[in-house]
Amino acid sequence: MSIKDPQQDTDLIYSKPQVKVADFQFDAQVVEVFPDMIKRSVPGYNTIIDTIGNLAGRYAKDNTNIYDLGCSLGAASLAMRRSIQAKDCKIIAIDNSEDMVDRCKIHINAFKGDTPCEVKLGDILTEPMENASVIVLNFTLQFIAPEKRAQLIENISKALVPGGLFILSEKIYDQDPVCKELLNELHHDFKRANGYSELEIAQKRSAIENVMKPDHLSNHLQRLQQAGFSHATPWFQCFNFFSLVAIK
Ligand SMILES: Nc1ncnc2c1ncn2[C@@H]1O[C@H](C[S@+](CC[C@H]([NH3+])C(=O)[O-])CC(=O)[O-])[C@@H](O)[C@H]1O
Ligand SMILES: O=C(O)C(=O)Cc1ccccc1
Repeated sequence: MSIKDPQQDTDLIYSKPQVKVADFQFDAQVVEVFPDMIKRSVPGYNTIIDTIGNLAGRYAKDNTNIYDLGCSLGAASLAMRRSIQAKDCKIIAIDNSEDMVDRCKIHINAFKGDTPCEVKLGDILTEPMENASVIVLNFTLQFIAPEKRAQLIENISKALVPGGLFILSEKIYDQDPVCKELLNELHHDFKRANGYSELEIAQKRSAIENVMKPDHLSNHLQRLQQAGFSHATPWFQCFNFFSLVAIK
């Protein structure tokens, strides 16, 4: 007999009507349901996590650091730790939500791995980064103030060793309003198919509109070029969610 409440880990945060929907925060309530929320909200999330693991296995170099910026519960760090064969690497997973970091430490410590992983409470805009062969920004840049994004990408570029890899995943907007609307509709259909109601979709949208500001794909590519990346290519897109790799 199972003693686990099957609803316990299900994202029901926006299932009841709220008089005023507060801005979205990565707090204790979100931590409880985060794996369910992200899987049901972000198309391709599991594929992206698996591919981050694969890429880290290919690009991690001996005696370097691997950064997971805005690590949430550590899914990308765990995938990377499973596949890294390089010697004397260290994974540094950073998040500025105390609730996320506390739970992330539990997740990371629940599995064994040869590569050490430090989980740090910190702001990725000010945490120092150096000697990195892989840096991951998996759906985090969209929560950073737009005017601070270029500096962060430049810091990432500077922290990478030559040939180092940057993985950036984001929600994006299409520049063509008709295409933007279509991708948005397809994303909402994805959420409906995953059991979210119209109310949940609408309330979540108002909760994130002030805190999550996606860019156009061209903004991302331009920033990377400006920051000195020699190569960059999107490797994944499903509706308005995409992931790219850039090589220093
Ligand atoms: N300035 C900041 N400094 C540090 N962390 C920050 C900052 N701003 C936001 N965060 C953190 O960035 C994370 C974004 S979630 C990333 C998913 C994860 N990467 C995953 O692969 O599962 C994306 C999503 O939920 O859509 C949250 O945990 C924030 O606390
Ligand atoms: O839920 C959404 O509509 C999103 O766009 C993605 C998302 C996923 C998890 C937290 C915040 C936003």
